[in-house]
Amino acid sequence: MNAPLHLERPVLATARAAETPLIELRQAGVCFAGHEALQPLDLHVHAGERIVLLGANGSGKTTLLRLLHGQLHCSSGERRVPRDAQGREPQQAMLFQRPFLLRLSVWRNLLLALWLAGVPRAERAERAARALARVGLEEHAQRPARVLSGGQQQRLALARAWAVHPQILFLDEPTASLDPAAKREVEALVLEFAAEGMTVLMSTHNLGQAKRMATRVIYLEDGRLVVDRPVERFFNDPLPPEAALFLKGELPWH
Ligand SMILES: Nc1ncnc2c1ncn2[C@@H]1O[C@H](COP(=O)(O)OP(=O)(O)OP(=O)(O)O)[C@@H](O)[C@H]1O
Repeated sequence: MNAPLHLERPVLATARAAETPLIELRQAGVCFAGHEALQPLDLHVHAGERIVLLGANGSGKTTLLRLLHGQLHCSSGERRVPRDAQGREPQQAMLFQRPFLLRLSVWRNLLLALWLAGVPRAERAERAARALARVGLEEHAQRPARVLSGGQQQRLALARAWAVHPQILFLDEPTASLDPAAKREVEALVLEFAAEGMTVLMSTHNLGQAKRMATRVIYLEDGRLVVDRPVERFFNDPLPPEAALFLKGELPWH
């Protein structure tokens, strides 16, 4: 009989055993009014990983992202995050399928985010300008944020996240409503951020995107962690039947 697949560990596990994880879940589960959205699971997130969450609608991807981010509390178990000398968690940012942008200019949306993150006033304009340049939106600074195209809005959301220098970036289906070109632009930016050292956790329904973006893939079904593997092994090795069926159903991927 096969060992339960959710107990598999990524290849780097041995090398990383001594590393302190950025986020650790210990038998952490989430219930909403008696409904078990996420069954208790153990998970370590290490610096530099790009973890992609896969699973059907309602499988628990968003719930897991929000739990890791600290937006949701565990109903059982615990979430541990090492804090710095000031008792702060690592800086984190989260992006959603549809960016939440205020009825302000692109520029003011950025400044507001920097203010909320506690960035001193004297630094805000320079950081905002660098962030806009980073995502190629300099020329749109004075336009109302909400009139930008979907792809531009998501790039603005990325600029807003990048500007506060997060150590961990969470993305919940960030390209689900974008056309292929805009999707590739967002993917390229996220990969650039990751190459600079940002740890990335992302949910998607797009298997091609998981292949392009992930170092590690987690597959969820009905709130249960079924597979947790390095990306090569996820796509090349035999999967448990439910995960194999999911992959088959999602083909062909783009
Ligand atoms: N705030 C909430 N209150 C009650 N139930 C919730 C809440 N958020 C999520 N759920 C339920 O928890 C389960 C997991 O939802 P979740 O949004 O995490 O799934 P998902 O994999 O992200 O789905 P999708 O791919 O559709 O975004 C679902 O049954 C959902 O209805």
